[in-house]
Amino acid sequence: MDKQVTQLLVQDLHAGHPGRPVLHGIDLAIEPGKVTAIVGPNGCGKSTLLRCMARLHRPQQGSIKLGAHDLWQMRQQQASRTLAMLPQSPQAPEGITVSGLVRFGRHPHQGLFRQWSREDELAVNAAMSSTDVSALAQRRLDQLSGGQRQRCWLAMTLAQETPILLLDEPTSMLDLGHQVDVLDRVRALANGGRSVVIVLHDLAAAARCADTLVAMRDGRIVAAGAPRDVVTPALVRQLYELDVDVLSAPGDGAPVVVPVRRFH
Ligand SMILES: Nc1ncnc2c1ncn2[C@@H]1O[C@H](COP(=O)(O)OP(=O)(O)OP(=O)(O)O)[C@@H](O)[C@H]1O
Repeated sequence: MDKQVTQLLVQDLHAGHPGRPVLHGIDLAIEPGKVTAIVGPNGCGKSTLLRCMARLHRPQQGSIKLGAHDLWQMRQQQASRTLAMLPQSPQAPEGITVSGLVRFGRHPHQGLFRQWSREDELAVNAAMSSTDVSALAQRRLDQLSGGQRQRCWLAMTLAQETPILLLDEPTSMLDLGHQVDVLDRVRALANGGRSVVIVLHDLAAAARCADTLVAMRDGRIVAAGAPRDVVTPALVRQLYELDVDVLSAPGDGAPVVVPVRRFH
């Protein structure tokens, strides 16, 4: 599959859990070279949508296409060379070291006739360096802080070097400096031609890094477009039942949401 021109197209997607419908007809085009940020209240279906796009959750209706291919018809190895997902609460084998975890990201590139190579080593080192975990390489994952662990999982996802990245709240445990680093990295990956879908709760961060901001509520997309057009007090009220002012950030003019004080 062409690494640079893979569009991910979601059409009329319905998905859920037994007795609990979650997604009700999602249409979304994920374009190469763009960051798509998904926002919305807890439980609205953001992770379910990402999991469907990563082939971790089978939809009940609708289609997901990767270029001309149906995602669910693809061979597993081809899919994992194309899409990498960072889930919200990933699970690791007990006692694994950081470098052991990040090396897992190279599994889709291994095969009967393709053993560990210099290219794999370079990808692992680059992923660890860009997430600032190189100094932790020999530490056990289960002995790290929450934010350090989250950066290690991100390194594993980046080491996969896929044209499409699906990141579910990759900055939720990070300090401000590392949050900005990760979102800058996301921007750089998109500028280099990758497609990045990122779920974020921080609207200002989402607005700053995304080309397209997708707002979800109750399993439906209620708004999508350039962050400056989408982030309005009316939208924030619709999503979170919250009154806010929307200001322009000094510098790039990205929308910044400030809750209106309820008590004085
Ligand atoms: N394994 C499961 N079994 C049953 N219901 C589930 C399961 N996982 C999620 N749900 C339900 O599906 C709905 C959507 O969950 P999802 O995780 O997609 O929401 P989300 O928008 O990512 O939320 P958050 O912002 O809290 O991460 C929720 O009502 C949730 O309770």
